[in-house]
Amino acid sequence: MIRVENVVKTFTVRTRAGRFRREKTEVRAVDGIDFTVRGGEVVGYIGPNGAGKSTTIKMLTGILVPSSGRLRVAGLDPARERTRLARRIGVVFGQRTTLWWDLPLRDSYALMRRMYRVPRDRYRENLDRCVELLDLADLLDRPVRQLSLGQRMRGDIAAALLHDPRVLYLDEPTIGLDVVSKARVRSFLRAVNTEQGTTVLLTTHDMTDIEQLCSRVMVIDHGRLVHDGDLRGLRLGGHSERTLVVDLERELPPIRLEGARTLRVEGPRQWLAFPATASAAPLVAEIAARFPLVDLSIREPAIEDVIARMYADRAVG
Ligand SMILES: Nc1ncnc2c1ncn2[C@@H]1O[C@H](COP(=O)(O)OP(=O)(O)OP(=O)(O)O)[C@@H](O)[C@H]1O
Repeated sequence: MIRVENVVKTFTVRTRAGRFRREKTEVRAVDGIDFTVRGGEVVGYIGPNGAGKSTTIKMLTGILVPSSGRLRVAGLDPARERTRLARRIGVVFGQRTTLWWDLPLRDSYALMRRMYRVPRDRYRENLDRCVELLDLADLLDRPVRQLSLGQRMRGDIAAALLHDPRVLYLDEPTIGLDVVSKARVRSFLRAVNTEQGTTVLLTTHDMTDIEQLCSRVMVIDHGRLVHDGDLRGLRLGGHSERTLVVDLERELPPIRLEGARTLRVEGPRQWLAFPATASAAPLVAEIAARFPLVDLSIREPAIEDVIARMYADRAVG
């Protein structure tokens, strides 16, 4: 559904060099990326600020033309066939709205139906479904400017789906939403994906979005893809660690073991970190043999910590 081959996007920026002189410098926002997304996949596209995510999405919608490389989305070349592509994709930018500010939601949707030439029955069906699942019934007659952020976002997501797009790009779809609205948006997106087979590319800084929605995650940094795989792979990669939580019969000095480091001691409980790629079995066996063990559990690294560590490592490297 999406194919990106060795795509580069550079911007020329003018910077001040001395009092009167200006110099041209080149920013490589996207620096040679390759990936393929199959129909029906939900893929997270994450990276630190300025990594090149929005630039990629803009190229995939045809708003920006790549400096070099090849792109195909739903069988089309985005930049050359932008109008045709618009009927096959839906876009939600969490920070901006695609709705008309002064019009009631209902009228924005009617205008979109005409723009995308959606058959009346299909439109009715899609709208009814969105209204039900996104709880929009009481909002349809209110102008967009009167809606809260969460209400507006739900309205925007519905707008992006009325024309049955094959691909949905979501840029921070849950930013600024409360926990209940976030949960509603996520469960709606899951339903759209499973019932309609819509392919989703999701950009977010919210790792819970990624954990709850994405089977695969791509990480971009300084314009290059640095990870493409499942979340488990991301947890295992780099220097991430798992934690062994050990309950002893009584308070003891910190446990010292090869291949683990003690993070914390609190009364009879101790926390030991060990590499996520290593097996816990030998550590557990050694603790059980040498210490008065009462209970033990293993904690996976929080995905936020893995990502934070990954970004930090790359910034230093
Ligand atoms: N129109 C432009 N002109 C010049 N430089 C640009 C332009 N658009 C983006 N850039 C630069 O390209 C790089 C990538 O920007 P991009 O907006 O794609 O990042 P991002 O990953 O979406 O970041 P964020 O998480 O902050 O939204 C940044 O260094 C940015 O300053």
